Amino acid sequence: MRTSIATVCLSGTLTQKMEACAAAGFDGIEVFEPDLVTAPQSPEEIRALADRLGITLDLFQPFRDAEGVDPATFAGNVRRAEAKFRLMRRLGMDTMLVCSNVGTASVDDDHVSAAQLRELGDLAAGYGVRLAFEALAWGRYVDDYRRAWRVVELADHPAVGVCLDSFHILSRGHDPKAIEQIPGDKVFFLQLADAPTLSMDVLSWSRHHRLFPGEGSFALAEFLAHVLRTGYDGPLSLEVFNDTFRQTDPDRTARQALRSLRWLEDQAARQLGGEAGPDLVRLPDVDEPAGLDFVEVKAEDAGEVEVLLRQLGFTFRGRHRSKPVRLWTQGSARVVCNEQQARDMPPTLSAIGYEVSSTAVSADRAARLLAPQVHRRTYAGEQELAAFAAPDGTEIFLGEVPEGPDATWTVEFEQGASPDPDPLVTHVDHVNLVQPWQHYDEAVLFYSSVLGLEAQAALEVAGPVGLVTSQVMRSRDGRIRLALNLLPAGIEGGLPQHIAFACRDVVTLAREARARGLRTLAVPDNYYEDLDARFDLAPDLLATLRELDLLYDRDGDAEFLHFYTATAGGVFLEVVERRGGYDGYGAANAPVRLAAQLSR
Ligand SMILES: O=C(O)c1ccc(O)c(O)c1
Ligand SMILES: [Mg+2]
Repeated sequence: MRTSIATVCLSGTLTQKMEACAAAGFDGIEVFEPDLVTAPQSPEEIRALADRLGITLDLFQPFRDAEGVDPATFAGNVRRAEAKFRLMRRLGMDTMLVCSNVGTASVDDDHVSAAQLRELGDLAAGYGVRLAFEALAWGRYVDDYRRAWRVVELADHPAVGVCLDSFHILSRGHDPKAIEQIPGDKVFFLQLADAPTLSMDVLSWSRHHRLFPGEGSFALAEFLAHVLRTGYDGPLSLEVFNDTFRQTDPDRTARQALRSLRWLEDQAARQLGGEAGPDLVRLPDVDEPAGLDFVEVKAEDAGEVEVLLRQLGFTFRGRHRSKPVRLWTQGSARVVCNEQQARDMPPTLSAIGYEVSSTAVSADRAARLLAPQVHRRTYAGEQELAAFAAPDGTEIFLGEVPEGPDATWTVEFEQGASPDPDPLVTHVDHVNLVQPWQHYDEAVLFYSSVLGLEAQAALEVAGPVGLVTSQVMRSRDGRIRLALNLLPAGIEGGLPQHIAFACRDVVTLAREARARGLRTLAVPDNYYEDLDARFDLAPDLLATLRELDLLYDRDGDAEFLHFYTATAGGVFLEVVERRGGYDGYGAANAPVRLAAQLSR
């Protein structure tokens, strides 16, 4: 279907916004009036620019406080509206959004609102303009789409229809099912926005915290399916008021926005099944990744991380035959230490390889979701891997699920030892990626749409430098777990990232690692006193935890024991043992870890 986006979603001047929308691949835009009022270009110049960029001007918005008013106020509204209809003619635009009255409404009567919209519709028709009436969630009287539709029905004018905005409907918990009772040709426009679940007044929520589809918690695929069942065939348009997107790179936001629409179209098509029209974007089906192929640490000198790996019992599997790259493995955990093109770089988590059932299909899906491709130098005889950049710059590699116990590419590494046949570490449990504040929401959408991971409920962890928001993206089977940590803005130097390894026996592993010289992250004694108070632990378990700097959590009968290494550059390592099906991450222990990492 045609795609559109409101200029209010982006930062920049009107012309920069238009260029960003066109470059991303949108078909059209909603002109948010304040963007035009503040632009130095004439309406004719804006129209010409849109033509040159190949985008249509789909919706002029908003026209406020139009209906439900006394006759004197309405006379003023008619004059104001006519000025905007003239302006729209100069812009070559035919649809205006009229939002329900917030400021001047004094008559709570659908018949009065309808009569006034009918009169405005008559006037609009003379300019070739249609009016799309939208119920704002905080409208004085009309605050529900069902009431806006009743008013439009009563107005009974060909130039008067409704605008449906998912935010106003879903934020209030209104059932979107009744959308299907509106004839599709009376739905003049559709605005889509997601949002996180928040408990705050709906106006502030709407003006500051809207998100692109797939980044929040609204059931937008179901919502869109209801709208499409009416026969609506106008643009799918994004209207996202968001403080972050208003101040960050508009080109990037526009690409992210288009990705969200492609994802949503595909999701809605799946909802609609056989009913789906041919116009909806379909993405290739992919299974969730079957496992983690490898994690890569990049550094000018990866030695410090390699010491930690050796202490944790990893086996050095050799050097790459043509690159300054070394491989360490234990169980199916593979860590690649890459010193190629890494001048002055401290150890950093730079890439993650995922095992997928078909690299070609997954790569096709990623490309259709506008994931930026990464080009790495490969050498003759080496496996070609599809690679994309995640929003934080982490490279995503797609490799086939190995047939044997080891990934096929490990043969490219030479002169190392053979794998340990009976390792304590079995696999990578999770990877923790610190996200810059401006890319966090994009990352949630990226991992869910491109890799098919599911967002778990976000939580906030208090650290000495600020609140860190943590959101786990995982596969349904739990084999892939990425913890995205949102860094508070302005932290000098950022926070370290980590790889967590799952092991069969964390106590034995911690003892062996210490015997090999490992320094674990020191845990304060206060923590153990609190732990004992909370869990009433057996004295010898408590003593072991204390002795080895182990952290502990319990959920029903399931237990979680884990420890952290010291930090090497921008990376540290964690070892976890899940007992009895424990499924979390020891969230209560995260503040202890953050404080320990920063205490001197
Ligand atoms: O916040 C507002 O006022 C506003 C304006 C126009 C819209 O379409 C909308 O959804 C909200
Ligand atoms: Mg709206």
